[in-house]
Amino acid sequence: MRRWWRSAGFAWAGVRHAWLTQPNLRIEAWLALLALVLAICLQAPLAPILLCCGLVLGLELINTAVEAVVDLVSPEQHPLARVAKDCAAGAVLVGSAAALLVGVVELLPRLLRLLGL
Ligand SMILES: Nc1ncnc2c1ncn2[C@@H]1O[C@H](COP(=O)(O)OP(=O)(O)OP(=O)(O)O)[C@@H](O)[C@H]1O
Repeated sequence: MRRWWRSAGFAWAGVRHAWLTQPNLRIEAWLALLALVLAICLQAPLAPILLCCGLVLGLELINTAVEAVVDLVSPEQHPLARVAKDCAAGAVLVGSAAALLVGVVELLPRLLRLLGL
C-alpha cells in the first residue's frame, strides 16, 4: 500500500507540473468542468462526457511527456523529433475533436430544447 501511495505521489507531481507549465491543459480542464456542469444541469448522460474529459486531459499529459523526452534527447532540430512532437500534438487534436463532437451530440439538442429553439 505504501508503494501505491508513492507511485500516486509521482503521478500527482506529473499532473502538477503539466498544470503549471501547459496553458493548453488548463484551458482543457476548465472546458471539461464547463461540459460537466452543463451535463449535470441539462440532465445529460454523464459517462460519455466524463470519458471524453479523461481522454483529452490524459492525452495532453502524454503530449507533455513526449515533448519533455524529445527536448531531452534532441535539443537540436531533427526530423524525427518533429514527427514525435507533431504526432503527440495530433493525438490531442483528434481526441479533442472527438470530445467536441460528443459534447455537441449530447448537450446541444438539450440546450436548444431548454431555450425553446
Ligand atoms: N527538436 C525539434 N526538432 C524538429 N522540430 C521540432 C523540435 N522541437 C519542436 N519542433 C517543431 O516545433 C513544433 C512546436 O514545438 P514545441 O516544443 O514548441 O511544442 P508546442 O507545440 O509549442 O507545445 P506546447 O505549446 O504544448 O509546449 C513541434 O510540433 C515540431 O513541429
